[in-house]
Amino acid sequence: MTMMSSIAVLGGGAWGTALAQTCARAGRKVMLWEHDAGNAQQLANARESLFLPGVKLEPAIQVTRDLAEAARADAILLVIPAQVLRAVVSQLAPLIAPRTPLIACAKGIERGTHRFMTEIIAECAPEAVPAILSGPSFAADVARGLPTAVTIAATDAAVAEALAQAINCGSFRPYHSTDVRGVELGGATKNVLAIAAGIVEGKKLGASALAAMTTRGFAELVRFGKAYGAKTETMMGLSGLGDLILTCGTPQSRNFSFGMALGKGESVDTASHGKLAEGAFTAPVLLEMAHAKNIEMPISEAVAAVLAGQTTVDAAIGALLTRPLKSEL
Ligand SMILES: NC(=O)C1=CN([C@@H]2O[C@H](COP(=O)(O)OP(=O)(O)OC[C@H]3O[C@@H](n4cnc5c(N)ncnc54)[C@H](O)[C@@H]3O)[C@@H](O)[C@H]2O)C=CC1
Ligand SMILES: O=C(CO)COP(=O)(O)O
Repeated sequence: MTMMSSIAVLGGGAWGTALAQTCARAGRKVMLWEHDAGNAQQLANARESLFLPGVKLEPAIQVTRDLAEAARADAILLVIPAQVLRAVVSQLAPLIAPRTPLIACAKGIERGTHRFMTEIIAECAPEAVPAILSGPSFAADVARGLPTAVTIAATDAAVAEALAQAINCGSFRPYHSTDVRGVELGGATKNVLAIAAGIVEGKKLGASALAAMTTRGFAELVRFGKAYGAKTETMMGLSGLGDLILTCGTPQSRNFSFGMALGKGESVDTASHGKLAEGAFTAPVLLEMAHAKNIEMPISEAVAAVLAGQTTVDAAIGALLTRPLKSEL
């Protein structure tokens, strides 16, 4: 693997900005591409993202709206919502050099197709090397340089290791892995479970209920993961259990705070307060995929039903509590 001296980050939202900062601190030349004109202007002029106010871009970050310019980087981080990944990778594909690593940083599964993030990359940019970055990491923490550990996975161990080296900046510590499916599946699933945890908090059901929800949620993540090819060790690691613990425990998570608002009685339409809650997009597709393989996921099912307006929060909680008693394992 060649030395990665330049990195492009596609998406100057909260996470893209934080990752651009990290890459700059790691000594890379960074190109930050933003599609939204207003945010691109803010990034270029005020050196700040509208999605992460108060964080000044490192001097080594160059802002661009020219995808062809970004495409010349040695590796490209895709930091845009899961449901728009296909469109962006399709535009990017003809512009990149063969074997350019494209690292998905979104946590979701594509609606309609049931495709995981790296599957979309493989379909839309067959000459690229797909990879995934995931793990417990709030953009605001990473941008402030607080200690954070994530996982980067690629099917080729040398690629995963080279990518981890390229973006390691001391406080931001990427572990490497070849379990691509395990890493991408954990991040997508935990977002749905974080909504459930937020509902528990919003309804003031107590710390015991929150621990029960998180733990039984993890059991769902593991069942889903085993059926879709994830390694158990990965699900027990940073991108699975680690990220579940993070996002099921604090309103700093947008998925958790979306659930909290639902628990407090806000409507599905307003509960996100204009912020991205990926779990809301993933919930229905997660359920379709669970049904396709007969996987029991009652918590995720309850979240999907609440979001679809098929049940109320109270009825969903009642239904979960009155399920027949069963063996824990
Ligand atoms: N914010 C965080 O702490 C973390 C977020 N993530 C994941 O990263 C992904 C992005 O999240 P954030 O950056 O936080 O979201 P955000 O809402 O802050 O930013 C979204 C970015 O995507 C861009 N975008 C939206 N629609 C687009 C389109 N059609 N074409 C091109 N670009 C488009 C926006 O302009 C913006 O740059 C999500 O999947 C999220 O789960 C992962 C780890 C941490
Ligand atoms: O994935 C995240 C932290 O690891 C960010 O969580 P939210 O998208 O719920 O804010």
